[in-house]
Amino acid sequence: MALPNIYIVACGGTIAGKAATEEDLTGYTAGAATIDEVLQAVPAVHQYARIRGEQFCSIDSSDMSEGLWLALAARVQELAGRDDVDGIVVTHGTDTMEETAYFLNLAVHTEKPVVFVGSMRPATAISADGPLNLLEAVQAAAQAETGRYGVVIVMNGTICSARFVEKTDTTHVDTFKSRQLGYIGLMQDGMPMFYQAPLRRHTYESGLSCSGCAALPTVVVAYAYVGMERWIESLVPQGVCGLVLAGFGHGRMPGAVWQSLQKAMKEGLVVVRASRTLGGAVTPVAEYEGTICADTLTPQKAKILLQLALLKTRDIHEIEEAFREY
Ligand SMILES: NC(=O)C[C@H](N)C(=O)O
Repeated sequence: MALPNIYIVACGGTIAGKAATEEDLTGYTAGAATIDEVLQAVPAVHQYARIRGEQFCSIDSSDMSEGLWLALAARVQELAGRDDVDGIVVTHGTDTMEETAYFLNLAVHTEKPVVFVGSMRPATAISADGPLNLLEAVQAAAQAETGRYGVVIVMNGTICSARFVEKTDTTHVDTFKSRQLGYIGLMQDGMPMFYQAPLRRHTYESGLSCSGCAALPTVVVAYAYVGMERWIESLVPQGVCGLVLAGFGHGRMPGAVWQSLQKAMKEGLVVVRASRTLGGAVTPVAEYEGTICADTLTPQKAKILLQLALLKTRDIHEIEEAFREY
């Protein structure tokens, strides 16, 4: 049987990182190796797929930008539409991987597998985790079934939905977790094994799009802390369409901040209440009428959903609906 065609879109990150010595696990340059160099360490990939690819960018993922997201979404959409592409693997730094993966989960419309992968140790490290992660990402992308679950991250033997995944550790390899709702599957003996499916809309069922968009609407994230009201003036800078509050507990904030946000909401600011806690949902309460609830989305993902929703509508009820659906 012919091998599936897997296309790698390489974005840099630690999986392409180089350090001076093999013991150096943190002082390295991310994105220093090309995807061809990275692939040389994983000859086994060619047993599972016909591999082609491109160097989309070579960055530490802390330099990922909204402009690159728009270009990446367009490129992945175009690749997904090709008959000679069965699945797509995106190599990416881990620091912002969950954001880029969620952005594509909403903005790329395809039933083909889109798998994100990176590593926590640079390519030059002793026991580098990149080669096995990349092999497993290709193995997952080679199975058409993977596309049913939307954009996924395959790392450290686990498969996480872009909607529910978070980076949970600064340096250790066991960093990507879906703490609240669980992994959707595991990689075992070269095959993805799936146990649950995300029910929130994604990829082929997404009604959101960034096609033809030159820039995303400006949305900021404000982190709640004791004393944040001292910076109220700078909380709502000019030209901001939306604000996501990483609130206390169930999406709360100091009274003075709420008063100032209410004024800004009257002038058109859309406010989403998320939480700085590490679990649970933010749901509607009468006290914060007029705000939108992030549900279980982290503040950084709520920002992405708000940006894509704002491209489609300014109607607060439609935006609320999006937060229930995605
Ligand atoms: N492990 C990593 O990939 C971290 C790196 N700073 C990046 O996000 O590009």
